[in-house]
Amino acid sequence: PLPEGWEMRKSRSTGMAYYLNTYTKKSQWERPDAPADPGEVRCSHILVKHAESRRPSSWREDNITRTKEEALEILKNYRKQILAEEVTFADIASKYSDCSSAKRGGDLGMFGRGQMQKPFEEEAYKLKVGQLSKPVETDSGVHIILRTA
Ligand SMILES: N=C(N)NCCC[C@H](NC(=O)[C@@H]1CCC/C1=C/[C@H](COP(=O)(O)O)NC=O)C(N)=O
Repeated sequence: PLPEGWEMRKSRSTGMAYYLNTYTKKSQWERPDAPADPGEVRCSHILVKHAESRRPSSWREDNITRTKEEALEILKNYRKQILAEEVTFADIASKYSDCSSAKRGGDLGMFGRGQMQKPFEEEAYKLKVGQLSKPVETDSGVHIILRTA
């Protein structure tokens, strides 16, 4: 079966099967099943920082004072809206993520093991392509991660 969030579609012009990621609204020709052990993965994330973040400041807010609990509530609400397809992941990331990757819809590009903080890396490598994580805590704050490749 296809990973959560993916649907198979038929191309009207060529009749070829392609795959639509219902979260990102992006489509691709290749099946999204992840290879057994990917060397590198590509993820987008939404980061909500809080007073205990290692750098409680971002492009959005010079001095971030919300509590970790408040950050978690905000993030859970974003996740709900994305899963309900009320908004796209990139919409929320570009407007609200406290990471500079907000400018790229949350995209962090490809990365291998050893680059990101451990809790983030562990969760990212568990995700199948197209899957959306539950909230993950790092020293940066709280994140939801979307694996895109
Ligand atoms: N390789 C790529 N694309 N960039 C290098 C990333 C370096 C890495 N960063 C992180 O682990 C945090 C958590 C996951 C994403 C991330 C983004 C942080 C979050 O914001 P900050 O706490 O830094 O203010 N902003 C940028 O780095 C690290 N080892 O510190």
